[in-house]
Amino acid sequence: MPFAQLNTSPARVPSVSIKVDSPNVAYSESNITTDYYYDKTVVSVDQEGSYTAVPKKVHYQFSTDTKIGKVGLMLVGWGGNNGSTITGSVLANKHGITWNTRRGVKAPNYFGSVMLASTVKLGVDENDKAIFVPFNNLIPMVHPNDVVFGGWDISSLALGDAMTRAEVFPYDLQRQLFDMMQEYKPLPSIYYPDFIAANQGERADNVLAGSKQENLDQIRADIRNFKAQNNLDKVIVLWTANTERYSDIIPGVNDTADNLLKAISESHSEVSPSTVFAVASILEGSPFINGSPQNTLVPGVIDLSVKHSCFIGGDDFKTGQTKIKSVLAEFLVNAGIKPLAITSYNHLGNNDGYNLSAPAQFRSKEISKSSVVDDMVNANHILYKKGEHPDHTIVIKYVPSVGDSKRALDEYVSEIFMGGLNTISVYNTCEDSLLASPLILDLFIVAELMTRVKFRSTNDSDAKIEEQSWAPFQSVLSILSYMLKAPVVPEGAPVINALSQQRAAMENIMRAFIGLPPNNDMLLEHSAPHH
Ligand SMILES: NC(=O)c1ccc[n+]([C@@H]2O[C@H](COP(=O)([O-])OP(=O)(O)OC[C@H]3O[C@@H](n4cnc5c(N)ncnc54)[C@H](O)[C@@H]3O)[C@@H](O)[C@H]2O)c1
Ligand SMILES: O=P([O-])([O-])O[C@@H]1[C@@H](O)[C@H](O)[C@@H](O)[C@H](O)[C@@H]1O
Repeated sequence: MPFAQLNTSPARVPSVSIKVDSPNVAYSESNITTDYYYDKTVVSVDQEGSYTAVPKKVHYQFSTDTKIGKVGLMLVGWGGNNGSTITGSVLANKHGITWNTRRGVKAPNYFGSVMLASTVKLGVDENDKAIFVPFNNLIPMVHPNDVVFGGWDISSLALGDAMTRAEVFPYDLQRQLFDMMQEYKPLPSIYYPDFIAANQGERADNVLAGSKQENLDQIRADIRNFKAQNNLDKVIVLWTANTERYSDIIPGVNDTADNLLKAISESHSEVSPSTVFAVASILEGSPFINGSPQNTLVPGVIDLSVKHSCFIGGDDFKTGQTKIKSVLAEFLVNAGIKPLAITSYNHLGNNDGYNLSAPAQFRSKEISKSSVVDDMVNANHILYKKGEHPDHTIVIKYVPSVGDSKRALDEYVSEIFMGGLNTISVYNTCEDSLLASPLILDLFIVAELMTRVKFRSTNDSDAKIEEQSWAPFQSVLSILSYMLKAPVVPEGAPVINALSQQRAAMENIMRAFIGLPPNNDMLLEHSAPHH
């Protein structure tokens, strides 16, 4: 029986060119500059508890450099399941590598990436029919096929061997990728045993010696060398290494940038490898993103990122069980249904699960997985009294024989109309690394875009915006929230976990960069009579 003809999806989805025809949008050889009027509603409450809502417009100007340049992505934990999987996936896409399976010939794609495999409604045609375009066509964004990969791992395995160890890809794909992947060798990394499970010690044969200051200096040199050797215009560093235990926040140690730098110079025991990587990245002007749940971004890191105007983002890729939760909880609460108990259990058999089998590392994950319903619950004071929240239980077990194929079971018990109860059970099997890897791309793509955007604004209708100075976005990139379980946001900003709101924020901010109003779902052109 001949193999089924290849159902190739192109390794690179054809892109469309978008030009906004508006007096508020100016295109130059290298920039898109827009005048944007941001609508907000300011609400006040009087003594009698009456609300007054006042619509306001805030004038912004955005300027986006459309020249992307040559970009590098350095992964911490490069030899892990996610690191080896994303590297192999990009090589397969870039080289159009197909592979045979028992279900026919498969072609590479970027499914699971919002930027690369989802669309946005650009607008409507003359008949009011919606027009959808690829998300990453809204504004120039780096494409993973053009990215230079590098990184570090405490394990010395080259990426071909790491791919074999990960057991994520089917054999026929591994076979074709192996030699290319074997060319990639992770740089030696920082290993402080106290921060990850003791069971990870058996793979730690590629570690830096020396003091924490010497480690910091070495990682900084690695970033500089990688940038120079590959003739890069910018480098982004992303942590996809093991989950660490939480660091204690200690005044005088990691509460400010200066104290943190001093603590590193003194090799303070409470400074984690991931925090050293974050500091090194910031000092080299490279955005740093934390794909794991630990509190890498201690106050000293945030302070340093602000001082250096260098982007940071985190925490913890939002991939399967938690992503579904951020949809279901929003659906239930916004439907006026009251979740009483959310019980999330999963087991998995990869090295992540092995590391998480240790209590301190599990605790980091439990924290990031538990906070995801807080915004929705706190927003509905009809269902929940102040401080009231659903029982929320997280269980993670290590079962080696299932490997990367995580099994997640969730139960949502909710109070419904007239004292009724509703139970929703979800069973979700997923190849953990195939869910997480596309998110690494989205985090990287959006962070890179933000490095090319500056803005200025004026609240006061009399002030001239031209008199305001241009500035980059806040260094803590909350626009990355959609991809993260426990979004770190600028001081004073709300944490949003509801997936639809997170996606709308990303979409509408990028629409603002090209001078388009936010998308809404009013469809007035279909419900209000035409004149
Ligand atoms: N679905 C997912 O896979 C998913 C979802 C959310 C979060 N995460 C998080 O992403 C991270 C990676 O997941 P994974 O499945 O690839 O795990 P993994 O264990 O396969 O890979 C982690 C890699 O990091 C390396 N490492 C550990 N400490 C290091 C250090 N200090 N410097 C450099 N390398 C170091 C390990 O040797 C290993 O190769 C974990 O923290 C995990 O919790 C994964
Ligand atoms: O994203 P999600 O599926 O809710 O959470 C997952 C956990 O359930 C899993 O145990 C862990 O190994 C992964 O790193 C990931 O964090």
